[in-house]
Amino acid sequence: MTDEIGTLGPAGTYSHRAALSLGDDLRFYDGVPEIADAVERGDVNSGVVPVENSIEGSVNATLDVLVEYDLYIVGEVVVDVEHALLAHDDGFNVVASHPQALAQCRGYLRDSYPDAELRSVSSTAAGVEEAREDPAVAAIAHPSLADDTVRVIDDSVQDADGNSTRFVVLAREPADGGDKTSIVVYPGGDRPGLLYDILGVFKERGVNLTRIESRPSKRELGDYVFHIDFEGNRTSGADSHDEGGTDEILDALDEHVDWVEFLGSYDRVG
Ligand SMILES: O=C(O)C(=O)Cc1ccccc1
Repeated sequence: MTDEIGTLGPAGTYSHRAALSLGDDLRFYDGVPEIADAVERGDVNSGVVPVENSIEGSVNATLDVLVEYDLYIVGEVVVDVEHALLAHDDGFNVVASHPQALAQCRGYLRDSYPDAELRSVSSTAAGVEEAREDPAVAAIAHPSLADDTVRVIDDSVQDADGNSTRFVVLAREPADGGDKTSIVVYPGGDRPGLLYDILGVFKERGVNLTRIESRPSKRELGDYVFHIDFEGNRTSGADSHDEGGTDEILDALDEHVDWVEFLGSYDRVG
């Protein structure tokens, strides 16, 4: 069985930097669904994908993969993200990067390069490859990608200090446990007090939520799934069905919603 870790390529992406805290046997893919496919097929043992950023919020492609694939979160990695603007020189009129990176630098780009065309590409490092080939293109990426061809035109160009991204590690089987649990709930309709009932399950047990995010269910407008992260795991309490254990929380949520999907209990790695 392979020990390889799949992540977003080419070499030098922030996802690559996150994956290096797990190992250095890496395989690169062009996008989050491609990484999930590779994990599901068994081409790689695990996959590292970005899930949320402190400036720009959720990475929707990852939230969707968490619902659509039969995979588990087995770890998380938080990486500081400090972007540089890289180009041959200042004679560029296009800025290419991953859409999350362009969004994290939106204010800077509007103020400093209002006429530049913004081009979304599959990753920050893919943007640097374009910038290397074409002097009309600049990239937003980690400054370590500068070389003899593209230099750092400007550094720390993100719109807020303390920019960081949380990555999750995906695998075919759940981890043994960990301090945080992620689930997805699908209410299957709306009614007064629905969210109150869902949140009440956590409040009644004194369980701290660390995140709640809605995504369209893709069934119809106004129909949502909720991604919920909370402190605790399957073995909180003396056994998993003790008050506050994850299984007991999932059972209690089941009373209020159409379905609940357990995504994993895991620790921070790296
Ligand atoms: O394109 C990359 O380098 C990625 O890994 C995705 C990303 C983009 C911007 C911030 C964090 C992760």
